[in-house]
Amino acid sequence: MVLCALSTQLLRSSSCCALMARLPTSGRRRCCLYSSTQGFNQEEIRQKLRAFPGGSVDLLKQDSGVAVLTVNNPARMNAFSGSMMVDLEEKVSQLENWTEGKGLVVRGAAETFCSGSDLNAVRAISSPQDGMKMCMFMQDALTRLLRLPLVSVALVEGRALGGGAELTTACDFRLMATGSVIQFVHKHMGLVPGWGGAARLVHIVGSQNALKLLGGAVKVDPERGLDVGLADGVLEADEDTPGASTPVQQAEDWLRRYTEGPVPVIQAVKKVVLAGRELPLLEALRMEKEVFGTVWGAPANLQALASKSKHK
Ligand SMILES: CCC(=O)SCCNC(=O)CCNC(=O)[C@H](O)C(C)(C)COP(=O)(O)OP(=O)(O)OC[C@H]1O[C@@H](n2cnc3c(N)ncnc32)[C@H](O)[C@@H]1OP(=O)(O)O
Repeated sequence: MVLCALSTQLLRSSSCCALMARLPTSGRRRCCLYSSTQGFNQEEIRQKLRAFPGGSVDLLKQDSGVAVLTVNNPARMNAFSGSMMVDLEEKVSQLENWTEGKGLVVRGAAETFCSGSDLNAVRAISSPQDGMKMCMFMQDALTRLLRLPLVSVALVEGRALGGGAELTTACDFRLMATGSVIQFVHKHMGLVPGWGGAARLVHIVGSQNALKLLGGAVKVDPERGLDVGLADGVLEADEDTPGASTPVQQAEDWLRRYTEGPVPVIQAVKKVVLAGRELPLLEALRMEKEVFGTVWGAPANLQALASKSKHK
């Protein structure tokens, strides 16, 4: 059962076997959203993107089971250079194979999130063919980011613009720091989202709100974010208190309520939610059964039964 071949069928109805392959399981080969029939040759695109260097995407995997992914290009407000797109895809691959993972914080360096794609690279690859290739590459990387069997949160400090706003939608949750802004500025650039951000935004805030946010290129501050359902929480600035926790620590604390517990159970929770989010009902139910089978009678379940726990 090879995930790669089957995931090209993403939008089609398929057998139970294919459904299993659609959702990520640790240790499986990584997949591509597109195939060569759609003109997608991942290695060729990687080489093209590497021609636009600068910055990095850094991954810190911690013993707690929570990793921190940092978009790191402060000189350009953490804009994505071509090599950073390749970095991102490689880090997603590493996370797909992280058997001990439970959670992920996605953030930007130097107190700002990400200002989208590097406009210098965009100018240089403005041919429609190359634009489409970059679009497919980023859709693939961000779809796989959202499908990781980890509970993920985007920690938004400063600005998340354009592709940066799209990146926030590839996480399960969004936490906005005081003073931060998420803005789909694409319209002002004569564009629409192309990294999957529009499709994900509709899932998160509904089509009415998505139309308002994209059509008006609205600046979403934390208050508005909570109001439309784009933000799941707000981090208060706490610089004046000595020993106050950093925004990353605050995000990890916030995430803990969802990542506390045994790895197989946390990963199973994410998988059943993902199935419900992405699959038609009958297929989602089958997937839920498969995942249920992996936790029923497993050590965490047996331990809970033996301890006669009460849920007061
Ligand atoms: C997928 C589609 C896309 O993502 S299209 C890209 C959408 N993003 C944008 O259009 C962002 C354009 N940038 C801005 O609006 C401003 O730079 C923002 C981010 C608001 C910051 O403003 P401000 O605080 O005044 O700083 P600044 O403009 O001096 O920027 C500092 C340096 O960073 C650079 N920078 C910023 N964003 C980008 C970007 N997306 N690509 C390339 N470089 C970027 C600026 O050019 C500036 O560089 P320099 O110091 O002048 O060399």
